[in-house]
Amino acid sequence: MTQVRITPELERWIVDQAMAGREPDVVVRSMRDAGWSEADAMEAVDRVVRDHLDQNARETGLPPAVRVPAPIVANGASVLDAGDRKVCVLANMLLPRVVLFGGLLSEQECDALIEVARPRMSRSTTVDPGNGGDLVHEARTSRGTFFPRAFDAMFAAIEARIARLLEWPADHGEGLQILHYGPGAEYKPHYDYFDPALPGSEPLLRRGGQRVASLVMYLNTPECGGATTFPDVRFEAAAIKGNAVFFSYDRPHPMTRSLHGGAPVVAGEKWVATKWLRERAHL
Ligand SMILES: O=C(O)CCC(=O)C(=O)O
Ligand SMILES: [Fe+2]
Repeated sequence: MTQVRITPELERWIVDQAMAGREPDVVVRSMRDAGWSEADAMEAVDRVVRDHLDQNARETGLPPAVRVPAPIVANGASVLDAGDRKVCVLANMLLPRVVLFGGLLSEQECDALIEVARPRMSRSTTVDPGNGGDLVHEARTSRGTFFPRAFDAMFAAIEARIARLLEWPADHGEGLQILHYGPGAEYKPHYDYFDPALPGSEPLLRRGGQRVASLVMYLNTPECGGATTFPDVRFEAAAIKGNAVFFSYDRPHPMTRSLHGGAPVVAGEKWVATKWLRERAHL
């Protein structure tokens, strides 16, 4: 793609417009009125605003923002075509970026995932900050197991559905992790991204880059408790069989407000399947 030429004056003007809170499409319209083609104007606005934010991030010591899955559509369709299944959008939030999906998995898929996972469960671990290995930690009292991508035809179909729904390639993600929480078990609030400052993150980042989003799919409905909580905004997603909570984080930083946890199961049990999305192919 040839890059459009942007003069320093135009760059300043675009930044000023953005700082004044003008929506990008309004800025693009002004540029079109001044003789720009729509495509060139969009590219120019996108590039200038992105460069400006990156520059700001560097100056303040923030890691730069990256592209994340799931397009942001305000007041869009409530039912999305995910290929082999229609999925509902139940709630949509911008900061933190959270989308609650209804009916992502069928009842049969939920039951089958639990049965495949059941004989493979072991105590869940967290990432060892020193070397990136696994660590048993009191913050995480669930049991779990990891599956490779496309473990069987059902996994492959679910992964293809997620790729279509989130508009993110299926190989830009880890295999599914299935977790089981008994009564009282929880996963204390944490971030899913790898802390770039920790030496243990390096080997994990080399394979597929950062985690940029998480999709937690509920495989059963606990009798009481077990919601996924977002303490920064006091929001909780109820665990309902077949539904899922998606959240993204465009940089490994608390400003994404993506702090979240699995609240204690008060009565009954909780099963989830978590899909972590990566920046690049995770091979
Ligand atoms: O169980 C939940 O609700 C959250 C799970 C979670 O945070 C994770 O798997 O990283
Ligand atoms: Fe998490």
